[in-house]
Amino acid sequence: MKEIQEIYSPESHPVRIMQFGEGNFLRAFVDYAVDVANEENGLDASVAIVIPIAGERPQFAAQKNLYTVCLRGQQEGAPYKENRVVKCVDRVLSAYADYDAYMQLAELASLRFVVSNTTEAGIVYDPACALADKPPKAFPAKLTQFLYARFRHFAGAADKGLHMLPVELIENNGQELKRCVLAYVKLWNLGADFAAWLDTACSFADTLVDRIVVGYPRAEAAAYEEELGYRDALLNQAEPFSLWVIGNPALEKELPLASSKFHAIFTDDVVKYKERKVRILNGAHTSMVLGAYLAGLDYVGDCMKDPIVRTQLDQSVYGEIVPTVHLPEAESRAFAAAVFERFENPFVHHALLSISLNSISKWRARVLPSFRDSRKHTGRLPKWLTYSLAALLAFYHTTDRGENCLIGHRGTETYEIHDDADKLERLAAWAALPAKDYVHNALAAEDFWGEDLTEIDGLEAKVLEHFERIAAVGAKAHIEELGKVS
Ligand SMILES: NC(=O)c1ccc[n+]([C@@H]2O[C@H](COP(=O)([O-])OP(=O)(O)OC[C@H]3O[C@@H](n4cnc5c(N)ncnc54)[C@H](O)[C@@H]3O)[C@@H](O)[C@H]2O)c1
Ligand SMILES: O=P(O)(O)OC[C@@H](O)[C@@H](O)[C@H](O)[C@H](O)CO
Repeated sequence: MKEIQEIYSPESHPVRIMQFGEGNFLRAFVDYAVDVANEENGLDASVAIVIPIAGERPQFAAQKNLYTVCLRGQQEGAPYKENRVVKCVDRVLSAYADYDAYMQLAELASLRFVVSNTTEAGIVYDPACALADKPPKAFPAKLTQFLYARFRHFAGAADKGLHMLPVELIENNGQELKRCVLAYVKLWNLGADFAAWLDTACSFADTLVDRIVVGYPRAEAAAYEEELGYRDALLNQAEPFSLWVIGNPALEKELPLASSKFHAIFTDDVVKYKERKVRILNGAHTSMVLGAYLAGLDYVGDCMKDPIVRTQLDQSVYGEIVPTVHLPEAESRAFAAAVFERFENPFVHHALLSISLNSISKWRARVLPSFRDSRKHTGRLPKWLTYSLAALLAFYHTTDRGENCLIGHRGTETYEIHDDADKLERLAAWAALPAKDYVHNALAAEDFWGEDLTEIDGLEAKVLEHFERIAAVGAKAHIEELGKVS
């Protein structure tokens, strides 16, 4: 069988976008959108990808930076299938191994946009980073160093500023990135002229992204290759649904991304889209998957078909999450129904274990705000969101350490638990204590949740009750019995 690069060739466009992150999501979302916009809207842009972390590098060069995005699912009530060879990636550089070549991108006159997806861990201020580092460790420090090099190279020209479009799923991602960049300007004494250039020639937009991307379809790879007629080690599977909300309407003309295949909205009001999506879609994932995994399920699609877990999902999303979203209830309910349809997509197998990654910060960002608002509105602890915290603690409950992870147990099987190393270390130590101390210590850890959860009236006792019930009867039986309690 032929290789993808023997059949297709990259397109040639000016490099207008630098992208921090080579991961599945950006490649099936941003690069896909750029590729379509080149075709449909005459965008005429290619992307230089920068790998932001040290370590292994996927084999982009061997494939001439070509890869296939396979979209499978329903769209407007009908089955949808698309195989698109993305041809707009011009080069892939490591910020570490190719430092000089990467920094030379700062001198490219055509460059206009910086996209980033460095996970929730990426947008942080680390004062240990220095301007002379090659490169500094933290992403905002890398970006500041890069922008400063550009500012100097073009002598502060107003038309050589860059527009930052971070897609990390944290609140106010653009403003948070700018805050970190300005902190480095101060730390490194980069001067008032540079700070003014960042303010006037550059921009930092808050953005929200939405598309379920599962990456390389390992189990079905052979069938895909058979269908495509070539081999592609970077094959990337995702759903057809797409939404990129960009909080700077002024950029729409220069970045015409909305197309027949990709949904982009430029607006001043990202917040309403973000709250709806993060609370309902991501909140449903995070509050469901850990308990569902312990209940013996492996994929989101399995949860949708399982009447017991499905009852949880229906009751928690419509009863506890939707009423907290600051939109007309009918609108939020319609969004939730659409999300359920996406979860039911039989072609995209979204593994619960992949969603479980970093669940502590996810529960804090994606579930706790709904928990808090639901409690405020109803005056009581929301049944399922409270249970979901116990399910999280049950999923993380182990004293076994693996390589950069903990090892959990599901019956006779084992699974890997990935989260911040220091959080895992403390949880493993607490797991050796009686259940009430494990639960107490975890809830009291302010750095996990941003507050001491033991101070919430009745929460600790209720979480302990769920936790002990999961241990006694199993997650499945407990979810079933909870479904019957009003
Ligand atoms: N997969 C999806 O459906 C989806 C949808 C919307 C948003 N996202 C977001 O995208 C992120 C990545 O998902 P993915 O599916 O591309 O995963 P992936 O494993 O394919 O890629 C991870 C990416 O994050 C970068 N990265 C990891 N740790 C980093 C760090 N400490 N600092 C800087 N960069 C770091 C890697 O270089 C890589 O580009 C997730 O955290 C998620 O918030 C994913
Ligand atoms: O990608 P993560 O690990 O941040 O979260 C897992 C899922 O909730 C997430 O990928 C959603 O599928 C995505 O946010 C949909 O747009």
